[in-house]
Amino acid sequence: MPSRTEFDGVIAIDGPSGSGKSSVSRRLATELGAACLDTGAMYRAATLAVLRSAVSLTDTATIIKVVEDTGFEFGTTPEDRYTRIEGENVDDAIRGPEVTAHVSAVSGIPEVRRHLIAAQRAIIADAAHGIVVEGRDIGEVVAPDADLKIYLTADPAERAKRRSGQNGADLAATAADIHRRDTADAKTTRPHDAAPGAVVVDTTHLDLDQVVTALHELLAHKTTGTA
Ligand SMILES: Nc1ncnc2c1ncn2[C@@H]1O[C@H](COP(=O)(O)OP(=O)(O)OP(=O)(O)O)[C@@H](O)[C@H]1O
Ligand SMILES: Nc1ccn([C@H]2C[C@H](O)[C@@H](COP(=O)(O)O)O2)c(=O)n1
Repeated sequence: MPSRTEFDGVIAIDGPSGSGKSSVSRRLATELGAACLDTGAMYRAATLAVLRSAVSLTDTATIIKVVEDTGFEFGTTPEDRYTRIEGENVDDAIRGPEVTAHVSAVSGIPEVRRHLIAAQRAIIADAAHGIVVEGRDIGEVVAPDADLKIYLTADPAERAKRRSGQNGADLAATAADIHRRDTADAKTTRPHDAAPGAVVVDTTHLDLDQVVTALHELLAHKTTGTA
């Protein structure tokens, strides 16, 4: 199993909403001494910047300009991840209902994606001690040559239960929201499909520790040829 000092590669973790990507990525990166990039936070930050600019959501040209002209910062230390817009920490705001309701529309604009994917690749290239990158299109588009590609999934009912346990929201409303977002995201990315070469990890009956252990084993198998 690679230790904190040995890993310097790229791990791509994709999957649908609420499958555990953020929790698993942060834990795995911490244990490997690697960086950790939440690309969903990047699309959410872009959406918040657009909503704050009060541009019409049908004015694609201006939306692109807002995203290109805004100063974003994304911290990649797993114990201290942050998202900033023009120096302001927006970690709470980007996870609020307004951003969640509009993020699929903004992330569906091809020029917005091009801009953020270029930023994601620059962050990956800068990671000196390895990086775990999570999102929807990492293994297929952003980092197709990643050392390990994971497709993390779980039954929709289990994902809704976890998410509603996290934020206290009504279970049925949470399930409907997850379904709505996965359906909207499927117009742009493939949240229901594993990238070519990705290992599918179904976490429905696994707790967080078991998932992280499974990923360490897959990484060990990839890097040494033994599980
Ligand atoms: N294997 C697991 N067992 C139990 N709970 C889990 C597991 N994995 C994640 N969780 C919990 O489920 C919730 C959602 O996880 P997380 O935010 O990591 O998902 P995500 O895939 O990043 O979601 P999104 O794409 O919507 O940001 C969190 O409360 C997390 O602690
Ligand atoms: N690589 C990515 C990551 C995220 N998105 C979009 C789709 C999601 O609805 C939204 C927020 O992501 P989350 O915080 O829920 O992981 O961002 C994408 O299109 N591509």
